[in-house]
Amino acid sequence: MKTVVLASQSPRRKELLTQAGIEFTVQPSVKEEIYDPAETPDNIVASLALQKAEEVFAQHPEAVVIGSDTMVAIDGKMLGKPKDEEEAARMLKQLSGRTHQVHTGAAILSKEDRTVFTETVQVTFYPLTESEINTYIQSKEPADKAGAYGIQGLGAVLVERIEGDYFSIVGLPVAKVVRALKKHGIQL
Ligand SMILES: Cc1cn([C@H]2C[C@H](O)[C@@H](COP(=O)(O)OP(=O)(O)OP(=O)(O)O)O2)c(=O)[nH]c1=O
Repeated sequence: MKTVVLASQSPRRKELLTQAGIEFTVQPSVKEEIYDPAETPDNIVASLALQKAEEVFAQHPEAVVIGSDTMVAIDGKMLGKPKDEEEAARMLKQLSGRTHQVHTGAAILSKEDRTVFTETVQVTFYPLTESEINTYIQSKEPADKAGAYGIQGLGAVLVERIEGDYFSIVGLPVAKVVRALKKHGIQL
Protein backbone atom coordinates (compact mmCIF):
# COMPACT_ATOMS: atom_id res chain seq x y z
CA MET A 1 0.00 0.00 0.00
CA LYS A 2 1.38 3.40 -0.99
CA THR A 3 1.76 6.18 1.55
CA VAL A 4 0.65 9.76 0.98
CA VAL A 5 2.91 12.68 1.93
CA LEU A 6 1.58 16.24 2.13
CA ALA A 7 4.41 18.63 1.24
CA SER A 8 2.99 21.55 3.21
CA GLN A 9 3.37 23.41 6.47
CA SER A 10 -0.15 24.80 6.16
CA PRO A 11 -2.46 23.64 8.99
CA ARG A 12 -5.46 24.30 6.69
CA ARG A 13 -4.22 21.90 4.00
CA LYS A 14 -3.64 19.28 6.69
CA GLU A 15 -7.15 19.76 8.06
CA LEU A 16 -8.78 19.49 4.63
CA LEU A 17 -6.96 16.28 3.73
CA THR A 18 -7.86 14.82 7.12
CA GLN A 19 -11.49 15.84 6.56
CA ALA A 20 -11.39 13.86 3.29
CA GLY A 21 -10.50 10.70 5.21
CA ILE A 22 -7.01 10.36 3.69
CA GLU A 23 -4.20 8.88 5.80
CA PHE A 24 -0.99 10.80 5.28
CA THR A 25 2.18 12.19 6.81
CA VAL A 26 3.37 15.77 6.56
CA GLN A 27 6.74 16.91 5.31
CA PRO A 28 6.86 20.58 4.33
CA SER A 29 9.18 21.68 1.55
CA VAL A 30 11.85 24.02 2.85
CA LYS A 31 13.19 25.68 -0.29
CA GLU A 32 12.48 29.30 -1.01
CA GLU A 33 9.53 29.80 -3.38
CA ILE A 34 10.93 31.22 -6.62
CA TYR A 35 8.75 32.30 -9.53
CA ASP A 36 8.78 34.51 -12.58
CA PRO A 37 6.37 37.43 -11.97
CA ALA A 38 5.98 37.83 -15.74
CA GLU A 39 4.20 34.44 -15.91
CA THR A 40 0.41 34.08 -15.66
CA PRO A 41 -1.02 33.50 -12.14
CA ASP A 42 -2.03 29.93 -13.05
CA ASN A 43 1.46 29.13 -14.35
CA ILE A 44 2.98 30.60 -11.18
CA VAL A 45 0.87 28.59 -8.70
CA ALA A 46 1.23 25.42 -10.81
CA SER A 47 5.00 25.81 -10.90
CA LEU A 48 5.24 26.53 -7.14
CA ALA A 49 3.00 23.55 -6.30
CA LEU A 50 5.21 21.38 -8.50
CA GLN A 51 8.44 22.69 -6.92
CA LYS A 52 7.14 21.83 -3.44
CA ALA A 53 5.97 18.36 -4.48
CA GLU A 54 9.19 17.58 -6.40
CA GLU A 55 11.44 18.55 -3.49
CA VAL A 56 9.61 16.16 -1.14
CA PHE A 57 9.09 13.43 -3.79
CA ALA A 58 12.89 13.26 -4.24
CA GLN A 59 13.06 12.11 -0.59
CA HIS A 60 10.02 9.81 -0.81
CA PRO A 61 10.19 8.21 -4.26
CA GLU A 62 7.84 5.36 -3.26
CA ALA A 63 5.11 7.66 -1.95
CA VAL A 64 2.37 9.80 -3.49
CA VAL A 65 3.31 13.42 -2.76
CA ILE A 66 0.96 16.41 -2.76
CA GLY A 67 2.20 19.99 -3.18
CA SER A 68 0.00 23.07 -3.35
CA ASP A 69 0.25 26.83 -3.63
CA THR A 70 -2.27 29.67 -3.28
CA MET A 71 -2.02 33.28 -4.44
CA VAL A 72 -4.40 36.18 -4.80
CA ALA A 73 -4.45 38.28 -7.99
CA ILE A 74 -6.04 41.67 -8.60
CA ASP A 75 -5.50 44.04 -11.51
CA GLY A 76 -2.83 41.72 -12.88
CA LYS A 77 -0.84 41.96 -9.63
CA MET A 78 -0.03 38.91 -7.51
CA LEU A 79 -0.52 39.12 -3.76
CA GLY A 80 1.28 36.52 -1.67
CA LYS A 81 1.61 36.60 2.12
CA PRO A 82 2.06 40.13 3.53
CA LYS A 83 5.51 40.66 5.04
CA ASP A 84 4.25 43.09 7.71
CA GLU A 85 1.10 44.88 8.91
CA GLU A 86 1.59 47.83 6.53
CA GLU A 87 1.63 45.51 3.55
CA ALA A 88 -1.41 43.65 4.90
CA ALA A 89 -3.29 46.99 5.15
CA ARG A 90 -2.30 47.89 1.58
CA MET A 91 -3.51 44.51 0.31
CA LEU A 92 -6.86 44.73 2.13
CA LYS A 93 -7.40 48.29 0.84
CA GLN A 94 -6.79 47.04 -2.67
CA LEU A 95 -9.29 44.19 -2.25
CA SER A 96 -11.98 46.37 -0.61
CA GLY A 97 -15.28 46.58 -2.53
CA ARG A 98 -13.92 44.62 -5.50
CA THR A 99 -13.65 41.20 -7.08
CA HIS A 100 -10.29 39.41 -7.06
CA GLN A 101 -9.08 35.96 -8.07
CA VAL A 102 -7.69 33.27 -5.79
CA HIS A 103 -5.43 30.92 -7.77
CA THR A 104 -4.47 27.56 -6.31
CA GLY A 105 -2.15 25.05 -7.93
CA ALA A 106 -1.89 21.40 -6.91
CA ALA A 107 0.71 18.82 -7.92
CA ILE A 108 0.38 15.11 -7.16
CA LEU A 109 3.45 13.03 -7.93
CA SER A 110 4.10 9.30 -7.80
CA LYS A 111 6.30 6.87 -9.73
CA GLU A 112 3.34 5.94 -11.91
CA ASP A 113 1.80 9.29 -12.67
CA ARG A 114 2.09 13.04 -12.43
CA THR A 115 -0.91 15.35 -12.05
CA VAL A 116 -0.77 19.15 -12.01
CA PHE A 117 -3.83 21.39 -12.11
CA THR A 118 -5.02 24.83 -11.09
CA GLU A 119 -8.27 26.26 -9.78
CA THR A 120 -9.40 29.87 -9.91
CA VAL A 121 -12.08 31.29 -7.64
CA GLN A 122 -13.64 34.74 -7.95
CA VAL A 123 -14.02 36.44 -4.56
CA THR A 124 -15.87 39.73 -4.01
CA PHE A 125 -15.18 41.80 -0.88
CA TYR A 126 -17.59 44.23 0.76
CA PRO A 127 -16.28 47.80 0.86
CA LEU A 128 -14.10 48.00 4.01
CA THR A 129 -13.58 51.05 6.21
CA GLU A 130 -10.12 51.91 7.52
CA SER A 131 -11.23 50.96 11.01
CA GLU A 132 -12.51 47.55 9.82
CA ILE A 133 -9.15 46.94 8.14
CA ASN A 134 -7.23 47.94 11.29
CA THR A 135 -9.39 45.78 13.55
CA TYR A 136 -8.88 42.82 11.21
CA ILE A 137 -5.12 43.32 11.15
CA GLN A 138 -5.05 43.45 14.97
CA SER A 139 -6.54 39.93 14.97
CA LYS A 140 -3.19 38.77 13.42
CA GLU A 141 -5.12 36.58 11.02
CA PRO A 142 -3.69 38.17 7.83
CA ALA A 143 -0.06 37.33 8.69
CA ASP A 144 0.40 33.93 7.05
CA LYS A 145 -2.22 34.13 4.33
CA ALA A 146 -2.12 35.03 0.65
CA GLY A 147 -3.93 38.36 0.08
CA ALA A 148 -3.84 39.05 3.86
CA TYR A 149 -7.13 37.33 4.72
CA GLY A 150 -8.50 33.95 5.72
CA ILE A 151 -12.04 33.23 4.52
CA GLN A 152 -12.26 30.33 7.01
CA GLY A 153 -11.74 32.67 9.99
CA LEU A 154 -12.70 36.20 10.92
CA GLY A 155 -12.07 37.04 7.26
CA ALA A 156 -15.44 35.45 6.49
CA VAL A 157 -17.14 38.76 7.34
CA LEU A 158 -15.19 40.60 4.61
CA VAL A 159 -16.59 38.45 1.81
CA GLU A 160 -19.78 39.28 -0.06
CA ARG A 161 -19.67 36.51 -2.67
CA ILE A 162 -17.56 33.70 -4.06
CA GLU A 163 -17.76 31.86 -7.36
CA GLY A 164 -15.93 28.55 -7.35
CA ASP A 165 -14.54 25.99 -4.91
CA TYR A 166 -14.45 27.35 -1.33
CA PHE A 167 -11.78 24.85 -0.27
CA SER A 168 -9.50 26.06 -3.01
CA ILE A 169 -9.50 29.52 -1.37
CA VAL A 170 -8.50 27.94 1.94
CA GLY A 171 -5.52 26.36 0.12
CA LEU A 172 -6.46 22.92 -1.23
CA PRO A 173 -9.02 21.95 -3.90
CA VAL A 174 -9.68 18.87 -1.82
CA ALA A 175 -12.30 17.11 -3.98
CA LYS A 176 -10.13 17.34 -7.08
CA VAL A 177 -7.02 16.29 -5.13
CA VAL A 178 -8.80 13.19 -3.79
CA ARG A 179 -9.93 12.31 -7.33
CA ALA A 180 -6.33 12.66 -8.52
CA LEU A 181 -5.10 10.47 -5.62
CA LYS A 182 -7.36 7.67 -6.87
CA LYS A 183 -5.56 7.75 -10.21
CA HIS A 184 -2.32 7.32 -8.25
CA GLY A 185 -3.69 4.18 -6.58
CA ILE A 186 -4.86 5.73 -3.29
CA GLN A 187 -8.31 4.64 -2.11
CA LEU A 188 -10.21 6.06 0.85
C1 LIG B 1 -7.00 33.65 0.49
C2 LIG B 1 -6.70 32.69 1.59
C3 LIG B 1 -5.43 32.14 1.72
N1 LIG B 1 -5.16 31.25 2.75
C4 LIG B 1 -3.83 30.63 2.92
C5 LIG B 1 -3.68 29.28 2.21
C6 LIG B 1 -2.17 29.09 2.22
O1 LIG B 1 -1.81 28.38 3.41
C7 LIG B 1 -1.63 30.51 2.30
C8 LIG B 1 -0.83 30.83 1.07
O2 LIG B 1 0.48 30.38 1.21
P1 LIG B 1 1.15 29.18 0.41
O3 LIG B 1 2.53 29.63 0.02
O4 LIG B 1 0.23 28.68 -0.67
O5 LIG B 1 1.25 27.99 1.48
P2 LIG B 1 1.94 27.92 2.90
O6 LIG B 1 3.25 28.66 2.89
O7 LIG B 1 0.96 28.30 3.95
O8 LIG B 1 2.22 26.37 3.07
P3 LIG B 1 3.17 25.42 2.15
O9 LIG B 1 3.92 26.27 1.17
O10 LIG B 1 4.08 24.70 3.10
O11 LIG B 1 2.19 24.47 1.50
O12 LIG B 1 -2.76 31.37 2.39
C9 LIG B 1 -6.15 30.91 3.66
O13 LIG B 1 -5.91 30.12 4.59
N2 LIG B 1 -7.40 31.45 3.53
C10 LIG B 1 -7.73 32.33 2.54
O14 LIG B 1 -8.89 32.78 2.48
